[in-house]
Amino acid sequence: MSYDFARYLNIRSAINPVLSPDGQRVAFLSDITGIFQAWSVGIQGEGVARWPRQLTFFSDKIWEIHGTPAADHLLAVGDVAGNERQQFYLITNYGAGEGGREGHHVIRLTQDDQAIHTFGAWSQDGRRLVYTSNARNQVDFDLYLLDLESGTARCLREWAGRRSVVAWGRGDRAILSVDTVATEQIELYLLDLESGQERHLAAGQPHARYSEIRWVQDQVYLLSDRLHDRGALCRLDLASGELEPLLFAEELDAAAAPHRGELELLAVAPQGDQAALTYNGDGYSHLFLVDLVNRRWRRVESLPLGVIGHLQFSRDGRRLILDLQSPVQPPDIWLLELETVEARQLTFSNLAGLDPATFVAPELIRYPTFDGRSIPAFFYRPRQSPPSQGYPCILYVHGGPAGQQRPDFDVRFQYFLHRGYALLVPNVRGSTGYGRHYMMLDDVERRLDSVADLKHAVAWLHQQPLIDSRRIAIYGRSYGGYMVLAALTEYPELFAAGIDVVGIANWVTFLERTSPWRRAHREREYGSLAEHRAFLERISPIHKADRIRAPLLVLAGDNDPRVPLFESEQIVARVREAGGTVEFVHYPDEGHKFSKLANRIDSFTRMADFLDWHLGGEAG
Ligand SMILES: CSCC[C@H](NC=O)C(=O)N[C@@H](C)C(=O)O
Repeated sequence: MSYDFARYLNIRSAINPVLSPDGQRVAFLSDITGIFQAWSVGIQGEGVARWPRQLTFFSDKIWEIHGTPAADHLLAVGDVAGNERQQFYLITNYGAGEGGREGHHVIRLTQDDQAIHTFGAWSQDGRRLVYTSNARNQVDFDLYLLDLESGTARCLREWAGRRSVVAWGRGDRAILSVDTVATEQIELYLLDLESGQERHLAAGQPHARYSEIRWVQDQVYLLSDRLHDRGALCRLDLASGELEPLLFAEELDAAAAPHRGELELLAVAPQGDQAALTYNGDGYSHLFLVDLVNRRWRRVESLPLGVIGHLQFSRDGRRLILDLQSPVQPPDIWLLELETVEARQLTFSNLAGLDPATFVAPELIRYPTFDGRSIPAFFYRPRQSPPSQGYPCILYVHGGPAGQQRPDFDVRFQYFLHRGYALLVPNVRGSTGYGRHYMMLDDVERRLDSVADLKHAVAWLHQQPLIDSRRIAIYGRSYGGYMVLAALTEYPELFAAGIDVVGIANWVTFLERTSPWRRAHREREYGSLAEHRAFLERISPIHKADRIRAPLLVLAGDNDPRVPLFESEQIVARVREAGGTVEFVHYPDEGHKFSKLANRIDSFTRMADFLDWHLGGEAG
C-alpha cells in the first residue's frame, strides 16, 4: 500500500508532560489538531487516561508548558509565525474540564511582541514567577518578576548577555541564573534578592557546561562536565562554587552498554531523597533511579528503549512522569510507579491508521574517517527489497552543530523509507552526546573537518552492496543546511541531489544578520567577524556555488530569527547564475522551524517529489 506524505503527517505526538500538584491530571503538548497546543487528561486510578481536553487554541504552536507548584495553573509559551519571540500565557484551573465541568481561562501575561521572554521559575506559592527578557535592548536578558494577581511585571536587575533563571530558592530570597556564553561555556550566578548581592559561582573555574539545575530542600543538584568529559551528577556548594561529584557518567557505562555517552536529564524528588537521570548512550536514553541518601543507583528496565524527555517527579515522590519515543513509536506520555518500577503508557498518539509494523528502526554503525576516528551513524534500510541497482540513499545531516541525531520517531525518515530510500544519519564531530571534547572538534578553524566526515560517510555507503552509489542525496536543515551546501561544493562529485532547509550559505552575512542576542554565542562556535573574516569567507559555500553539480532544493521561512531568509536567497541566485538547477520555496508564516501542518505537508511533499524526480525513488 502506498501513502503520500500528508498521511504520514497525520501521525501525532504527546510531549512535555506536567503532573498536576494533586497527581490526578497530566497536562502535555500534542499536535492532535495538527499543531502543538496544550492539552490535559485525567489519570484514573487504574492508570487509564480519560479523553484529553484541549487547553489552548492558537494558530501558532505552543513551545513549552510549565506547571505551577500550588494550583492547577499552567504557563504556556508561544510565539508568532515562528519569530521565536516567546510570549507567556497563563492557563487557569486546567483541571476544571474533568468530570464534565468545562471552564478554564487562557490569559496573556507578556505584552511586548518584539521581546523574547524566557521562563525561569515559580515562587513557592505559585503566585509569582521570574523570567528574563531582552526587552531593554534586544541583546541583553534582564531579570523580571511577574505577579499573577496584578498581572504586572517589573525589572529586578539589568544583566548582560544571554542570562536565564534556572532556580529560585531559600524561601524565594535567592535566584540561581546562568549566562550561556558559548555551548561549552556556561557561567553560574547566585543573586540574593534581599541584599542585591550577586556572586559569580563559577569564577576561576575551567569553562564547563552546567545543566538540569535543581534546587531542592536547600541543596542544589546539577549535571556538569567540569569534572569529567561526559558529565557527572553533582551537588553545588553555593558558598564556594565547588562541585561535589555524586555519580560520574563512566560509572554507568557498563549498565548502558553497548551504548556509551553522557548524562542528559535530571529530576530530583521534592523530598530530596532520590533523583532520576538519563544517560544518553549513542542517542538512546537509559533511565536510572538514584538514592541520594545511600548513594545507590539502579537502571529502569521496564520502559521500551528509546529517547526520553521531560522527567518530573510527582509531589509525593512516588511517581515519575516522562515522554518517550523510539524510531518506531511517536512520543507519548508514560508514568512510572517507583515502588514497583511499573511503567504505564498514558497517552496513545494517533498513527494515522498506518501499521506500526511498517516502521523501520535503524542499525547503529560506526564508519572510519580521515583522522582514525569512528563516526557513529544510524543506517535505515527500507523494508522492501532493493532495486537491482541498489537503494537510493539520503545522507541526512543534523543541525546544531551542537546537536545530535537520536533514535527517535522521525516521520520524514519513515516516509522516505516507505518510498524505498535508505538513510544514513551520522553524528559527525561537533555533535553532542559523546562528551565535551567531541562536541568541540568542529569549532572555528576545524569546520571543514566535519564536512570531511560526510565524505567518509559516502565512502562507507559506496562499500554497501545494497546502496546505489550513483543515487546518494544529501539533506539537512539549519546548520545541517550549511553542511549540505558545504558538501555539494567541497565534494560535488559525490551527490545526485541536495536539499538545504533554512541553511547557512555565507558565514559573513549570517553572522552580520542573525539576531543580535545570539551573535556572540554563535561566533564562539564559528569564529568572529573581527578575527576570522577571511577564514569564514574561505569556507562559505556561497563563493563556490559554481562548483555545485547536483540539483538543489532550497526551503526557508521568512521570519527566521536564526538563519535569515537572505542566506537562502543568495545561494539560489548564485546557483542559477552559474547555470545550476535549483528549486526555491519559502513560507511567509514560518521561521526557523516549519510548524503549521499545511506548510509541513507542502515542504515535505516537495522534498519527496524532488528526490523521486532526481533519484527515481524505489521505482528508479
Ligand atoms: C544555539 S542554537 C543552535 C542550533 C540551531 N539549530 C539548527 O541547526 C541553530 O540555529 N543552528 C545554526 C543555524 C546557528 O548556529 O545559528
